[in-house]
Parts: sequence; C-alpha cells; structure tokens
Amino acid sequence: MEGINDDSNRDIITEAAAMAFADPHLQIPDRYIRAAAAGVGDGESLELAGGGHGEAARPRAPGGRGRFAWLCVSELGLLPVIQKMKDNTVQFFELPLEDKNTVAVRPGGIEGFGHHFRSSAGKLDWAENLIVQTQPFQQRNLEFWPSKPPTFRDSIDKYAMEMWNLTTRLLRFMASDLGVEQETLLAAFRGKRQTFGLHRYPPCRHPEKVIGISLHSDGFGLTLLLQVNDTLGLQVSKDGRWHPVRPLPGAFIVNVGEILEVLTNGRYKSVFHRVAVDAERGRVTVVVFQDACINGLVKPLPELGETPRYRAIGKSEYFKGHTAEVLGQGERFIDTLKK
Ligand SMILES: O=C(O)CCC(=O)C(=O)O
Ligand SMILES: [Fe+2]
Repeated sequence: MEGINDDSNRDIITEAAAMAFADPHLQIPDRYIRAAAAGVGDGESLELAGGGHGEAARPRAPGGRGRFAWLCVSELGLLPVIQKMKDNTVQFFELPLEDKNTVAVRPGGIEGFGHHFRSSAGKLDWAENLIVQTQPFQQRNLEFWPSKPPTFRDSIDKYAMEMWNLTTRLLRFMASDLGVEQETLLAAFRGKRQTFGLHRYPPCRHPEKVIGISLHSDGFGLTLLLQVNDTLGLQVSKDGRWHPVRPLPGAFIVNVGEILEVLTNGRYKSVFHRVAVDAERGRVTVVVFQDACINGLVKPLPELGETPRYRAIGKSEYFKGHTAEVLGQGERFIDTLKK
C-alpha cells in the first residue's frame, strides 16, 4: 500500500508549505521541518513531515492554494515532556485491569477508561482508551485522571500546556495562509475545550476481523496525534483507497477536524481516517483534540470575506449532530450544513 508520506507523493508542494518556512511567527526552526505534501482528500492537501534530524528540504514546486489536511511537525524542544507522556501512557495501559478501572468511564459518560468507540462495520472493536478533559482548567475532573503511575497527572498537565502552545503556533501559520489576522483564528480556539484520547490497540492474530477505530473524521477543531511506538495502524482515505500514515520519529500528525473545516469555509478539509490493528505488535497513541467556535457558533470565519459555504449552527446542536454520526458509515455531519 502506498503511504501518504512516501517519497512518491512528495512532489505536490503547496503554497502553505512554503509559508511554513517563511513565517517567523511559527518559530519552528528550519532544521525541524521538512516539507512534503501529500494528496490527501482532494489532491491539494498539504503534509509537512517533521524530520528533526536531517537538513530541511526546501519546498520544491509551490503550487495551488494550501489546504492542509494532514501535517507533521517535529519535536520543537518538547522532548522530555513528550517522552514522559509516552512512558506514563504505556505504564498506565500495562496496569492490571482493576487499577485502570479506578477511572472507568460511567454509563452515559465521556471521560474515563474503557472501550469508547463502537464500530458498526461488523468488526470487533480492538482498543482500550482513556479520555480526559484537560482544558479549561476549571473543568478538569481529576476523578478520571489516573493516580497510577504516580507522575501521570503531572505529565498530562505539562503535555496539555505544550500542546496548546503548539496549537497556537500552527494556528498563526494557518491564519497567514488564509489571509486573516492571527488573532481571528486564535480567538476561535482560545479558552475552548482540550481533550486527551489515549489509545492502546493490542495485537490481534486475526487483524481482518477487528478494527482499532472505524472510519471517521474528527469532530473538534484540530487534532495533534503522537505515536508512542512505530507500529503501523493509522490509515487515511484518499480516492477510495486507504493509505497508511507511516510514523516519523519525533513528529506529530496534525489532523484538521470538522470544525476547522467549517471555520476555514472548506479551504482546509477534514479527512476520513481509521485505525487498523497489527497481527504482531501493539500500538499506543496520545491524541489531543482542540475545540473551537465563534461566540458559541460553528460557522465560517466572517473575516475570510467569502460567501459562507456552511450554515451557522450552535455548538450543542453541532455536537449532537456529530455524535449521532455512526462510526464507520462514511458520512459527515458537516456535509448536511453545506449550502
Ligand atoms: O490512534 C490513532 O492513530 C488515531 C486515533 C483517532 O483517530 C482519534 O482518536 O480520533
Ligand atoms: Fe480520529
């Protein structure tokens, strides 16, 4: 299977990639970024693959407007915080079930440990997850923050802060790309929810019978995904085929959520993805979701100066609609908002 970040895909470099190098506000040192673009979604999407070690490859052929759907940025000096988060996540999942169940999700609840995603694709769900809300600070519910391993809460706290910092850098870059004031985009995300999804996909000797997470697109604004190990699993849908996203050491995968698609009036696309399970090796990921809205509404940024392609909708109605989307059905709630 062709991977979206394979060399064969590296010739579709967009304007946005070029801007990643040019924008001083992003403050990502050149050496940490190699730009590569991948034809995710409609073929114009952008991927920045974080190398972190080698020389930065300059964008080769700036072309069309940058719509970035999938982006990797490397370490940014966060290494100790990232490493601690990875270690503690693995240690948590290795605990006996009774320990993990001290923070078990309650009936009808969202936060906590358990099996959070139910597939409708006729396959067995093969994952365990811990979901906790980390921002706003006042909404933290420490009942669901594991006390084992002992440094876990501190790791989550520090990682939460760093992921918000990274989000603001990315949003500044996106604002430049979109031609709006940075504050316009930042304001849509500032003070909104930040939620952690920690996932473990154990190996399965019959991988074709199980699924880690079924086909879906993310419902929040921005997703920052960190792979703890290099087991393959994440796949992106493009042109009716599934493409594996190969993990790059020291890199995040940044995924555009449906709310960001609406905010950008469809310029950035939210992509369908799913998680397959490996026959031999387990896989662990740390996923951070950043929520966004404009004065309680999900709608295109008026500052874009464009005719809105999606109708405005209240936040709670949006989440009701998105949650009702059936995993694995390949339908997106935001498509029903299109004018
Ligand atoms: O674990 C992964 O690679 C992806 C998880 C994911 O898609 C999600 O949490 O929304
Ligand atoms: Fe996802």
